[in-house]
Amino acid sequence: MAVATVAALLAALGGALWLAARRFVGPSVKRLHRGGDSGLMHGKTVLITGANSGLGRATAAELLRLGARVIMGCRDRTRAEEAAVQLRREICQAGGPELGPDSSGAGELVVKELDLASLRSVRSFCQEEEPRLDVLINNAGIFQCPYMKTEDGFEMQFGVNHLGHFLLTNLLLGLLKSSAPSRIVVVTSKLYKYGDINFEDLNSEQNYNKRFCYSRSKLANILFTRELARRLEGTNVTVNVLHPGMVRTNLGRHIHIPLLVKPLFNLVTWAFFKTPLEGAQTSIYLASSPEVEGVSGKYFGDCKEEELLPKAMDESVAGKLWDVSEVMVGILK
Ligand SMILES: NC(=O)c1ccc[n+]([C@@H]2O[C@H](COP(=O)([O-])OP(=O)(O)OC[C@H]3O[C@@H](n4cnc5c(N)ncnc54)[C@H](OP(=O)(O)O)[C@@H]3O)[C@@H](O)[C@H]2O)c1
Repeated sequence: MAVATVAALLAALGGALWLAARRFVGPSVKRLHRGGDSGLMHGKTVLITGANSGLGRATAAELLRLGARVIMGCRDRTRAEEAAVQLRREICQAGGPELGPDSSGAGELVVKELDLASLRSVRSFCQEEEPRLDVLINNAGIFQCPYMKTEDGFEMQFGVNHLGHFLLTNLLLGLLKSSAPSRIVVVTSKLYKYGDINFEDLNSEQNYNKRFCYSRSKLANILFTRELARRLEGTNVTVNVLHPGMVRTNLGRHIHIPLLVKPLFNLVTWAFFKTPLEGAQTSIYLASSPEVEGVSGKYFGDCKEEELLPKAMDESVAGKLWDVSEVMVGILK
């Protein structure tokens, strides 16, 4: 009995040490721009959707530190204001630029309401005049939620992750072109591999499968990026798409984890998942690095270009998805 207990304790200790070691040599990517280049984004305005939490928040913090004027496009003003107060405090404590509450100029942080589950909200957001927009980061996302519909009756994951951003980007294209050279950065997921664009049932009203629908919305992000890059050729506006890897954020809020399994789950995410700042590196890189000036239509992970599956490169599907999305969001030609 005593031998078994000691063996079990040693095994647990060994496991914990291995996980800890894995954590420190594991998923981190090189820390671009940290520790230098603090004026790199000076004079640039960046809009980040879903900037109050997770990857969006980490991206906002770093771009602010680099001197950008950051607009947080968030659906819940209270949560966004709280995040903004904390961000300002963190940047100040770290000796970064002074951040004003809500005015134009470098190093400013601005909160604006933007609910991607409402086309009305997207339209009214875009009506607010902005003098320029240098970088748009389509980051907000919803993951494997139960069947829900957006205000306009679309399946929630497709509606928020793809359609809301589709309309937002289209309405901001004029401003991005007049501010060129400018960039669009789209956050997708490696899970796009398990999705498919079924034009017969884009709204998933027949057989809702939350995993498939998330993957499909993320495949749509990539097809959208590639079609947009084609349409933007010669404009000096670039668009690229990235996967951040597995990151510890609030994304899994709709996933039920039994109480007994939770400690193990937390240990595994701590050991194997990136921190939000590590996960945000590719967004920050694509938004700010001179290395990617002029690069467009590419798929990135850990700040390097990666290959896509053929289904994400199918130009006819990308073109059809664009046309169908235009009709769904009511874009008039
Ligand atoms: N975490 C990962 O492992 C992982 C892996 C691959 C891809 N991604 C992608 O990374 C992106 C960021 O996710 P995250 O991991 O940082 O998760 P997160 O912490 O949950 O952040 C998601 C953000 O999206 C916002 N959002 C959700 N629905 C919205 C809506 N209708 N309108 C406007 N904003 C909305 C959320 O706002 P509220 O706070 O108000 O809900 C939140 O700010 C997503 O596109 C996700 O698919 C993440």
